[in-house]
Amino acid sequence: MCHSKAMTLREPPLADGFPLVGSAPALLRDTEGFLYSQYAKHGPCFRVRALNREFVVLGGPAAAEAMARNAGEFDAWTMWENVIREFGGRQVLTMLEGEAHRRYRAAARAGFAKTRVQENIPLVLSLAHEALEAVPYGRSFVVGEFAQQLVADCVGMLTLGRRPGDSLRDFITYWHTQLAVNIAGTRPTSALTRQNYLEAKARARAAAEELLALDADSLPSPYVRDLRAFMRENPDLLNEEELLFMMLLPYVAGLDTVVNVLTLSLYHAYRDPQLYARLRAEIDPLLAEGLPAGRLRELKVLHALVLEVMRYHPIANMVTRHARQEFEFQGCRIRQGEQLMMALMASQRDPALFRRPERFDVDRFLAPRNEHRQKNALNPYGAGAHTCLGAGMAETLLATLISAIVGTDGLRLFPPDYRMRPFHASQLAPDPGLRLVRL
Ligand code: HEM
Repeated sequence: MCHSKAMTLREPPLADGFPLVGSAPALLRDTEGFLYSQYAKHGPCFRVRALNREFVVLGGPAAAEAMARNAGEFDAWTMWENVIREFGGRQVLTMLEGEAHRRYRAAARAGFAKTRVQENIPLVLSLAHEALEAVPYGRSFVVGEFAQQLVADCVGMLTLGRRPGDSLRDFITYWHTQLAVNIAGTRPTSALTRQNYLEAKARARAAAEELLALDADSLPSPYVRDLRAFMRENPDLLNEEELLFMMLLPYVAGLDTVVNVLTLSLYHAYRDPQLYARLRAEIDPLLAEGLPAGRLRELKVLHALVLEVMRYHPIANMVTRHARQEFEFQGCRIRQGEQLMMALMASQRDPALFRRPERFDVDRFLAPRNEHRQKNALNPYGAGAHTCLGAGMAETLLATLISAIVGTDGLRLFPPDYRMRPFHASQLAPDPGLRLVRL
């Protein structure tokens, strides 16, 4: 940094808070609401103190640009380090940068591709129908649980070539404990020594070992085969332990995220009769033809619904990074060693980008408004080198599953006037009181 520039840089302003506890109460009450308000007040860069934690928020379109430009100023290494060390490995795709990351990512790409869904729509439809048939008529069911089982079956089949079966529960115990301890910091490390955690982790690993014992060429997805080939050529980047973790990665990255978007999309579809009718009008003719992959793009209202769900209820685009060196962001000095929160979602309630942002309104993402076409206004899948590798898969899977479910007659919210409690990304799952019934 040149001397004159160093002189003009300012320190990130401090977000609203109280002495001692800082912004902790506001963050706990409503993380997203707090970030929106501080972004509106301070702009794209501000410092947050919360009890004994301190971090700098880089938010909105400027943060997306910084992520796209990042040449090593910040990375996700420390965010993932404890997770992979506890598992037994050294590193994993999500924490690498530069050339090593590019090569690793290329090896995982085909297993997470959109074409995995496009080529398997009959399979996804049959999994959805199997799940719906298991729902007894007249008895209500929890949408989140239904979605979790269905999405796990789909993600498992599409990426790994296997359904998770009983190991799904073990994976969820393993991963949600890891998230709470090592990523969100909401539980103490002692949670990782508890008997039920250790047993669940051992069973999740055993399921991954079983999968790896199969002949990779016999599996319907290229994921295991491609990663094995990558491991042979790059033992410095991927070893057997890390390969085991990579068998869990599709669920780590693709389960809670898709479950949340699916659950919230169903809630909005069933609570608004006009929206439901518009969805049925475009879904029904395509379902009658078996949902041809080439015609999914005709589901414009459905696509707008998914985008609006991710704008209105940010799911995953609030990610942690660590400053490897000092750098400048929007006139602010970011010091080496600083913990960063890349809050891409911070602009999602900005009235300069989204008209009447407090309203849930799918039409904002349809012609003529097309509010998502503004550069970096909406980045639900992240930005830069680590942008979601499964974004195409997620979109196509969501289109197929929402079509299958909404296109099934007789499903209703239960009770019909149920209003969901606000969803926060830190909750892992939407309101467990959200139920549907099949009449
Ligand atoms: C609506 C659903 C989804 C959302 C909102 C979402 C969101 C994200 C976001 C924000 C990131 C960036 C994280 C960061 O920069 O630290 C990410 C990364 C990633 N996602 Fe997704 N995701 C979704 C579904 C999926 C699915 C279905 C898969 C695969 C089965 C997947 C695989 C990945 C992988 C492998 C990465 C890491 C990429 C890398 O580090 O290079 N995601 N996702």
